[in-house]
Amino acid sequence: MSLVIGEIAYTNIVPPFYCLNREELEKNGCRFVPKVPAGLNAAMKQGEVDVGGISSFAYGKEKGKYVLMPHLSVTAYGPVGSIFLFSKYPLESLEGKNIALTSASATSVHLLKVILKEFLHFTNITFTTVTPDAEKMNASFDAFLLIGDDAIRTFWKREKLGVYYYDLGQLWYEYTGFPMTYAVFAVRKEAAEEKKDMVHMLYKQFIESKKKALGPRFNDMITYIQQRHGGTEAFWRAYFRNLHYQFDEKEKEGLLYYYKLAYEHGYFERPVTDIEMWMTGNEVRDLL
Ligand SMILES: C=C(O[C@@H]1C=C(C(=O)O)C=C[C@H]1O)C(=O)O
Repeated sequence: MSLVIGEIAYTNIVPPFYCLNREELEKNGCRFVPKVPAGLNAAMKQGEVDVGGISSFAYGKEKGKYVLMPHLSVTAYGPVGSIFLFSKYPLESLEGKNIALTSASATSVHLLKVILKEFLHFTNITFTTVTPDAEKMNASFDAFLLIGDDAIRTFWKREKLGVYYYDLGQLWYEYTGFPMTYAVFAVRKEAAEEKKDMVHMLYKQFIESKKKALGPRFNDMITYIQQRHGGTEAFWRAYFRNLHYQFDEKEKEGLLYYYKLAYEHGYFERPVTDIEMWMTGNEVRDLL
C-alpha cells in the first residue's frame, strides 16, 4: 500500500517539503507527485493523490471529502509576491474588458472574480482560462492573472511588458482585513483511515521540515531556490519571510470569509461554514 503525496510544483510550497527525509518516506511506501495546483486538485478528487498541498478553493468545492492538516498552509497577510493580475489598464477601468486566467490555479482565479464583483462591483468582464504564458496572454487580453513561479518571473519583467500589476493578497487584505490562505494540506478521508500510520509519519516530517526550512536551514533553502530560479537572494529572503505556513484560527477565519463570498457569487453549490481537521488538540500536540 503506497501513500501518494501531491507536491505543488511552485516555490511557495517549498518549506514543508525542503527538509523531508524522502529516502525514508519512499522506503516506507510514500510516492511524490509534482503538479501545478489545478492538476493536484483534480488528482486528489479522482483519488490518484492521497495527501498534500491543494488549492484552498478545492477543499471548499469538495467539502466533506478531505480533512486538513493542522498548522500547515500557504497564507499571506496582505501581499503574496506571487499572485498578480497584470493589466494594460488600471484596476478601476476593467469593467467591460477581457481577462485571461491561468489554468494552474483554483483559489486565485476565484479570488480575483470575487474581488472584481464584490468589491469593485464589476458585472461585465469576460474571463478566459488559458495555459500560463505571459507574452501570449498579454498579446491577446486586456489583463491576465498568473500565480506561483509564472507570476514571479513575469513580475521581474513587468517593466518590459509595460503593465500595471496588482497583488491579489494585498487587494484582499485592503478590502477585508483578513489573511488569505491559498493552499491547504488535505488528506482524503479514506487515506486518513486506511493509511493512518503513513499519514502520521508524513505529517511529523512536514512539520519538522517547515521548522527547519524557516529556521536553521533557511540560508541553504534560499541558495537552493536562487540557483534553480534566479532572482536575488534578497528577493527570496523577503518572499519567504512574508509568507505564513501556519493554519490556525485567524487563517481559518479569513478562509471561511472567502468561502462565504465564493458561495454568494455562485462558485460553490453549498455554503462552506466549517473546516474539518485531521486530528485536533492533544492528538496533534503529540505529533508536533
Ligand atoms: C502563494 C501561491 O499560492 C498558490 C495558489 C493556488 C491557487 O491559486 O489555486 C494554489 C496553491 C498555492 O500554492 C502562489 O501561487 O504563489
